[in-house]
Amino acid sequence: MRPVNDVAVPDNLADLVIHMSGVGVRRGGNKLLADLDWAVELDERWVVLGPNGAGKTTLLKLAAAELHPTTGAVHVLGERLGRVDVFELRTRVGFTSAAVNGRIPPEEKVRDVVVSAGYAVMGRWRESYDELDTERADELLAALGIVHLADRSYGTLSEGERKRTLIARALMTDPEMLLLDEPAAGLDLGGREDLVARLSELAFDPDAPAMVLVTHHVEEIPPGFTHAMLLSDGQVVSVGLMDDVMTSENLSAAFGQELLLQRSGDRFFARRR
Ligand SMILES: Nc1ncnc2c1ncn2[C@@H]1O[C@H](COP(=O)(O)OP(=O)(O)OP(=O)(O)O)[C@@H](O)[C@H]1O
Repeated sequence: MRPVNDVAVPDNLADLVIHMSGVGVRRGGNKLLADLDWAVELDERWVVLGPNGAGKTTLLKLAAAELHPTTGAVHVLGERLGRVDVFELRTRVGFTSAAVNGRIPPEEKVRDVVVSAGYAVMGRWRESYDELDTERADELLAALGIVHLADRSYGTLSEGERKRTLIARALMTDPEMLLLDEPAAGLDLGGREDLVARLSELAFDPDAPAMVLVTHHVEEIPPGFTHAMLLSDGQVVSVGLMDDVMTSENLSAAFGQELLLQRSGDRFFARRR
């Protein structure tokens, strides 16, 4: 097997939460991803950054076992896609996206949105939940700063509150990997800053699962994230440790224009030169 991220691949793929080798995805004559290599370890927190249409969501869907590659091999949590029951595998992955948001009934209570994740995973539905489950849901809602909304219906929440509810839901099943597709999209400045701070706390928590966050904006990279992949037009522009990848040169190459990347403390900012 060939090396990925310049790191020799361990013999035991179970040590890696994601491993992709020579991966390509084609749809209707379009190359959504081409010849992509990637390895994510248990304790890593990754940002996948790139312009619209770069292939970020496609990459995340592979990692969520929601899509199969056209070429190459994808291992998720040590299991090879195509040779594993994806329904079983998906129960081990926490995933938030606009699509998940669209599947939540607006009248559902916030606490139930979180608790029901566990029941959906176990393939059963109950009108009332175990006390332990509701305690756990409230703990997660508290960690995300929205436990006061537990009895509200989901449809009445602001965009930022919904995003945080979905992150709590994704964490409810104690996933081995957390995938976040543009969690800050549509948030105002305060909402974004609050979400970045919460994700940063999660990133620094040694008990938190491996994380992959997809975004268009360097300002949304939470402190504590360790690695980055820059994607453009279905191809990797740069991949590896955050500090090596996040340069003006790499960012300019990914977005196809001259950009200046700046740091202020532990945050990134970018603008056109
Ligand atoms: N089923 C499909 N058939 C053909 N083309 C597709 C299909 N699904 C996605 N694409 C195209 O593949 C490219 C990558 O899509 P993807 O959603 O992965 O990009 P993205 O980086 O997440 O974009 P955005 O930032 O705009 O959400 C886009 O140009 C998209 O139009």
